[in-house]
Amino acid sequence: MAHINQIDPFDFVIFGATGDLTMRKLLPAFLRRFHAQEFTEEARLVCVARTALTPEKFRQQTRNALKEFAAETAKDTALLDRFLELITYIPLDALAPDGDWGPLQAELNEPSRTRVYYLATAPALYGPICAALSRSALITPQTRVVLEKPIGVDLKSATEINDGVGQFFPEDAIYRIDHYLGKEGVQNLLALRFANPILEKLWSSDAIAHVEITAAETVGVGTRGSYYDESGALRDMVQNHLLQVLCMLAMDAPASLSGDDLRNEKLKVLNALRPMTPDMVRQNVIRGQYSAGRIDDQKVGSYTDDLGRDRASNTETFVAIRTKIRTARWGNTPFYLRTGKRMAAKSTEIVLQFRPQVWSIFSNTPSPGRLVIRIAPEEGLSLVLAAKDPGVGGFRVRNADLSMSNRQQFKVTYHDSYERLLLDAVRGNPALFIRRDEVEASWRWIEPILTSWREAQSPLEPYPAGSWGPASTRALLARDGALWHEDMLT
Ligand SMILES: NC(=O)C1=CN([C@@H]2O[C@H](COP(=O)(O)OP(=O)(O)OC[C@H]3O[C@@H](n4cnc5c(N)ncnc54)[C@H](OP(=O)(O)O)[C@@H]3O)[C@@H](O)[C@H]2O)C=CC1
Ligand SMILES: O=C1O[C@H](COP(=O)(O)O)[C@@H](O)[C@H](O)[C@H]1O
Repeated sequence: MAHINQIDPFDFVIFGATGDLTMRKLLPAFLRRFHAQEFTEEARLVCVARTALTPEKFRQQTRNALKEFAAETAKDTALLDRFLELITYIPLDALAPDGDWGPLQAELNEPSRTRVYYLATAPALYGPICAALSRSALITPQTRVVLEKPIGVDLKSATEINDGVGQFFPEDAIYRIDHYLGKEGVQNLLALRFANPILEKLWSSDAIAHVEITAAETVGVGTRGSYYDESGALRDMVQNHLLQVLCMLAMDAPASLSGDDLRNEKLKVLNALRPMTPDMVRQNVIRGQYSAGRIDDQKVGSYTDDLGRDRASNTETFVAIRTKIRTARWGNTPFYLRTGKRMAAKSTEIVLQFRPQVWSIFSNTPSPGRLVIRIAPEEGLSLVLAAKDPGVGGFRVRNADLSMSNRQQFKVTYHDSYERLLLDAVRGNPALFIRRDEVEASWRWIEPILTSWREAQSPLEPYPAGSWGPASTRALLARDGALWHEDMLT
């Protein structure tokens, strides 16, 4: 069991408290950390949204949400009651010129405490909320602000959001959240690489033929269709989560785990990504959209069906990209990024495919081996090696698998990546949050893809729900003589 340092009393203010994210992720994560005694009854959770609710009514809604989204912890009703006591609710339209910030000022009456504002609203509100906090003298030297994704839809809008918030908060008080960095499996990349010299020695183009980073989901767009249809898979998943995973995987060793050392190294990876020209986009990027199909033997509709409209959409629900990192370590290794909704399986994983032997003394040649780092649905590792095929009367080699499941090995499960990130923001540890220059470097790399798609009117390739994406996705690897992981298994 991990040792937990209890945090000093703090004030955590959530703007957007009646929303989906707060109810489904943030408050459940706080309940679990309260259960783990990471903080005490002296902490305060101040919840803000426009809807006119009494604190009692809001607590009732929260109780219902916790029973649904943190059922295993919420069944301890004494604990749940004590947790709900930490919560208060303030109705406030953060954009209204005549909005009354007095109740929030009255609530936040201990300026020496650590104070965190978590902006779980549409990003257009980030600048105005920070301006209003400043006008209302609610920003103390101990205050931090957490920004949810998306930070913009392109470089210009990201810069505007960053400027808007940056007028009122110094960069070291701005915590841009990317929940993939809160995942144990993603953080484990640091341990795996920098605590195991045996692996770090292999971590380059010398030994690694290609790298796959996959975030496949079986779910469709659900209730978030109006957001998603404006966003698409490239902005929703690649610009942030997949590029962050790529950075953690490909960066050089940081001097320490401090926020800036880590983020300086990640930034170098983003800046070293081969820029995309329109021709390269045509050859190296696939955009798809799911049509009707079957998942787990259930019929599911197309993306248009899920949006509930009759007119077709031009938004991609799948993207696959082949790219290179222009560094001495990685220059000769293609990196394939892939994400999509309504795919064959929920699977977030990284595959490092090792290079083949230059000469073999055996009569048969199994696959050259690979390291698979599983992030979801279960965290774990699997190292595929060659071994003697047991038996007499000949000598053949075949692949064998060394596997580790985190759950079995460590006997502990963290339910959600928000658990770590929320409390890191309170502790003032920015290492797992995104710095402004990283966001902007990501957009700088993504934007030519978006522009090229728009200008060349790149077609959307359909893929049946329940598949691994459009047929051309295989060809992306075949060009390098490679196969996606699932094709190696069949
Ligand atoms: N939901 C998710 O899974 C994820 C969400 N995000 C991001 O988190 C943010 C919130 O998402 P989500 O919870 O889904 O959105 P919702 O639309 O469910 O919630 C938005 C919240 O903002 C509040 N709000 C809107 N306008 C104002 C205002 N003028 N003043 C005060 N409060 C206001 C709404 O409450 P009311 O109407 O009562 O004012 C509501 O509580 C978005 O930026 C989203 O992109 C990121 C990753 C995942
Ligand atoms: O940020 C987002 O992530 C989820 C996928 O997260 P995961 O932790 O389940 O892998 C995705 O469904 C959503 O569209 C996106 O906004």
